[in-house]
Amino acid sequence: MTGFLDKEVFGNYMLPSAVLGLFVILIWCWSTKSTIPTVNSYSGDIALKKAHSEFMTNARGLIKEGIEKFNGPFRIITTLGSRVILPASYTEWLKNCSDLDHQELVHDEYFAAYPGMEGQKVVTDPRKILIDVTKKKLNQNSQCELFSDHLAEGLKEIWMEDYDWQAVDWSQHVIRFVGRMSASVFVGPELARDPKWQELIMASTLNTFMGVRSLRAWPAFLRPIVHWFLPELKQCRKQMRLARSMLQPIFEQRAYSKSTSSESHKAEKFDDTIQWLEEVAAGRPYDAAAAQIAFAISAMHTTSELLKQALLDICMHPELIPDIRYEASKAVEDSGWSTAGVFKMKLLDSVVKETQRLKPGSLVNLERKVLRDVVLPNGMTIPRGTNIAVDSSMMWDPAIYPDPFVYDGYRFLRLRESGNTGAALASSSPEHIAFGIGKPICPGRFFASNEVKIALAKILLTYDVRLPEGTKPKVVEMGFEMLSDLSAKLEIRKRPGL
Ligand code: HEM
Repeated sequence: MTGFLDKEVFGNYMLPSAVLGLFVILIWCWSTKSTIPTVNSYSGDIALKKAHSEFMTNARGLIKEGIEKFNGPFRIITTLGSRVILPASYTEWLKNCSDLDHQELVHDEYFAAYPGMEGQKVVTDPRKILIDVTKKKLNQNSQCELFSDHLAEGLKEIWMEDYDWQAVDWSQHVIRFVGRMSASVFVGPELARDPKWQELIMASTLNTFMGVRSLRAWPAFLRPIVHWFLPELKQCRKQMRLARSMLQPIFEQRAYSKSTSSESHKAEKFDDTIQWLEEVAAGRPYDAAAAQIAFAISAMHTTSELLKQALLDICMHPELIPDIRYEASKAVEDSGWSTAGVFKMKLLDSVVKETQRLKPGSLVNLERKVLRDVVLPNGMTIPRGTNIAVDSSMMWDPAIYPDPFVYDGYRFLRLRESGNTGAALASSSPEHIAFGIGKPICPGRFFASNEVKIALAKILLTYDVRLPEGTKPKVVEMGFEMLSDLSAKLEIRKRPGL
């Protein structure tokens, strides 16, 4: 009897309700999806081969087409699924919208849940231990001195002291310089000088980015299996193990020193992120070795890309060099290699910001995951779970920056002198979003700005630098990524009289 009733109830009520429900969901999905048009959707392109190929080779063209055609938000099919691109004018709205999250997007798109990617797991940890350390501790005078000392050692070792012109592999060397300077603050001077550690952080940063790229090339449903076999991911896991084995003795030695310290014999105090992570964590468990990989992957690629392109731009505009040298030598003479000294290098600040304007890391920025359905200023709804980003083209808008594609090293210096507070390198504004904006604005921007400026000042004060004759470095675009010339070379010589 009960079974019969169940069947009757099912047939008469539940089945039609389920069908109706499904119909409503389909209509809803169709309507929400269809309100945001897609730029690179082509008839017959069922496997999305053409869409992906267009995205990888012509993302700039797709963004331009989307803006011109739709005059509002649009979708681009990327190798990571579809991404809603908001016009630059939506930056303020995005900055103030609390239903968007950066960490969740990074967690998914940089595969933080996969073994070997524990660094990303630390960066996206909702407790924000690493982010708090970066915000609160990474901007001290002593760090400028460390940058200066460690770069001086690196230059002596890698570029040597030849007074004759010699060719150097800038693409490779810049990573070594940045690795060394950053590590002096992340893990302390001793490990920063260890060639094995230097090698490890360079290789693990590279493998992490390559691993992310190669995983993205696989369909989502296969990634949980293929990651075990991809060479880059295998390397990431191996390098994570190596990092743990190299750091463990240091952790143990510090813990021992702390446990045996007494009133008369204080434990040694360290000024590095190993120490600060412990202070900020305040007893909460965290993965201290993965945090070091996290610092390396947050800092290395971004900072070396900026330093690399900035010096290439200066070499393409050598008329700037005497003024930069004059300003830097005066700043160091007055204030030493300190935050005050770096602050005084305002032309250099402007030069680097101009580089970053013309070549930010990406054609889009402010990447966020939508946590709850949100209504855009134009009335469109973006469903929960959608990944969005803002088009970076405000950086090349002639209404904001006259002659936007002309490199002008003095541009931001003039703006700064006219009272524009957003014109300093480490500042962010809706007109220049290379360090992001809003809650997840890059917490490492002061650290990175100091590091890049110190490196440029020191290089230009110590060496003559030029491009090899007949070469003109080219920015490479791959999907949304903007990369400086992959094989950029320089010619250098120690400055006479030094
Ligand atoms: C030139 C160098 C750098 C550039 C261009 C850069 C750029 C960015 C950008 C665009 C974001 C996302 C912001 C947003 O979406 O609003 C970000 C976030 C972040 N950056 Fe940087 N960054 C640089 C250097 C660094 C350094 C040196 C560190 C650490 C020492 C660092 C740590 C982080 C962290 C932890 C986040 C995540 C913040 C969060 O989720 O709340 N970055 N960075």
